[in-house]
Amino acid sequence: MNFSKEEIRHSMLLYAITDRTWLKEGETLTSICEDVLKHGATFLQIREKDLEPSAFQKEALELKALCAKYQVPFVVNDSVEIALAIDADGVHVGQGDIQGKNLRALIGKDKILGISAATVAEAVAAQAAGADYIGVGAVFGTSTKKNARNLSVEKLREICAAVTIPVVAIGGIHALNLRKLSGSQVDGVAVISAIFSSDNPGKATSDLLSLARQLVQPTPRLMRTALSIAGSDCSGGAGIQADLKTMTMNGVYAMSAITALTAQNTTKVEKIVETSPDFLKSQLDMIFTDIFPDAVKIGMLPNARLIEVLAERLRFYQAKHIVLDPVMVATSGSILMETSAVLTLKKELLPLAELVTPNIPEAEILSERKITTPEEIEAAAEFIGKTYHCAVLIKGGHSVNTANDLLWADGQMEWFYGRCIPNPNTHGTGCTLSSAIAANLAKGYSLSTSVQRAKKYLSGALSAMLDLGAGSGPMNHAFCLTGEFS
Ligand SMILES: Cc1ncc(COP(=O)(O)OP(=O)(O)O)c(N)n1
Ligand SMILES: Cc1ncsc1CCOP(=O)(O)O
Ligand SMILES: [Mg+2]
Repeated sequence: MNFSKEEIRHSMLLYAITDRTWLKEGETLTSICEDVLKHGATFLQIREKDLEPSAFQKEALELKALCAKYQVPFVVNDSVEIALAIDADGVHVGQGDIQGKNLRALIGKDKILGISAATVAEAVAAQAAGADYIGVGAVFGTSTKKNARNLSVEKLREICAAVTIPVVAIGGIHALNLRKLSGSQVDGVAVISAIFSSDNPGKATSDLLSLARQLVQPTPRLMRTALSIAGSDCSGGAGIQADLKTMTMNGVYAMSAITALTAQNTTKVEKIVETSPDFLKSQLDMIFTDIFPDAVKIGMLPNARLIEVLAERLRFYQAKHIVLDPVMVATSGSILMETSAVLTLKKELLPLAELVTPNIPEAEILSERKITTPEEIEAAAEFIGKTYHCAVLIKGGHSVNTANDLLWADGQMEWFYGRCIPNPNTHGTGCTLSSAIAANLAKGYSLSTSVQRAKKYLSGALSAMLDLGAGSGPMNHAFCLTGEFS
């Protein structure tokens, strides 16, 4: 797998390093690592000091497949040969391993290169040598690595300030001392014994992950912002409410401009009160003249007057990263947009969008054709993209295919294959996906990566199997929050 620089930085958050010496009778490294990845580890390194090369390589191959399943980067410690032989995502090496070698040239530009550093000079040299990140430690006393060099949290802070590549702290880090790293500006923590020596590696992982999240908070200056322009769903599963939850969980500051109030629940939409065009304009003016959004998600737009005002304001403010979810019909079958408004939507809004995210019925309306096969999905996406000069994500989940989505952007097609999650509670999935894409665009990810990350978030929210209401219920947007604060 290829990871962008931004993804590598985020993947530092909870970096797990294997240690087979803690395995108990009957346990395998692969099964423990699966538990660790399931509970949210964001990076995995295989570290084998005593295994002979063929067993090391075999184990590495298994862990590589596991990491691919969880879309988590996987690197091999020390052995460039094994990393290349199994086509791992990269390699992690220490100061002793890099002397006189051009590792970047050896592994190629696409592989992740991690280098250990314990001084500012080593860190700066590692960055110059093409490292994608540095591992800095030991920040606390550790019995896992004999003769580890110790450094203070103050030295760690100096190293973080001296380089622009991500920094992960390592050495003796566990749940009770992790907070001592606050203020150091690290991008994450790397741990061995705090996870692998635990009686419950999965729980240790989720506990460390929530502590790491508190440690590695984006500074206010770096907080990106996103705006949802959509209808209110009083039952909280779709519309503005789903969008705000999604954007917040995807790490951006969320704002809203409401186009309609709906009285609805999981079974039906009972009443709709449309916002006046003038009031929509005021909301947009208040937002754009104060906290300019880094991305905009557009959902329910009940009539042509609202679409015209919105298009005019978006042009006026030169809004960036516009993701348009062309909401026409609710999951329950209720009409959410006047038929006459579809023409205005096509003429005024589609050309402003960076991405439009129709489901199959909506794609049929936008492409003026029936869609019954994957080839017809591709043809419809190409038609919409070329006609309206925007990228198109046609979502599966309907009869034509399952959880597979097609992205058409700049003439290129990319299929995203999703796991089918047997959860009948799908209220708000479209709102959630488009908001997650907008949030990730706001954070600077590419369109393709934003779609991939948004699909991963949606899968997590669906997999939490929340079951509320008598109809098609909402998802658990906060599936990755423990609700524990200290
Ligand atoms: C993320 C990370 N940081 C540092 C190290 C230590 O690497 P090294 O100094 O080569 O020591 P060994 O792990 O090989 O004993 C690491 N492995 N990972
Ligand atoms: C590999 C390594 N490099 C510096 S300290 C260390 C050991 C980290 O292990 P633990 O998390 O168990 O202290
Ligand atoms: Mg090493």
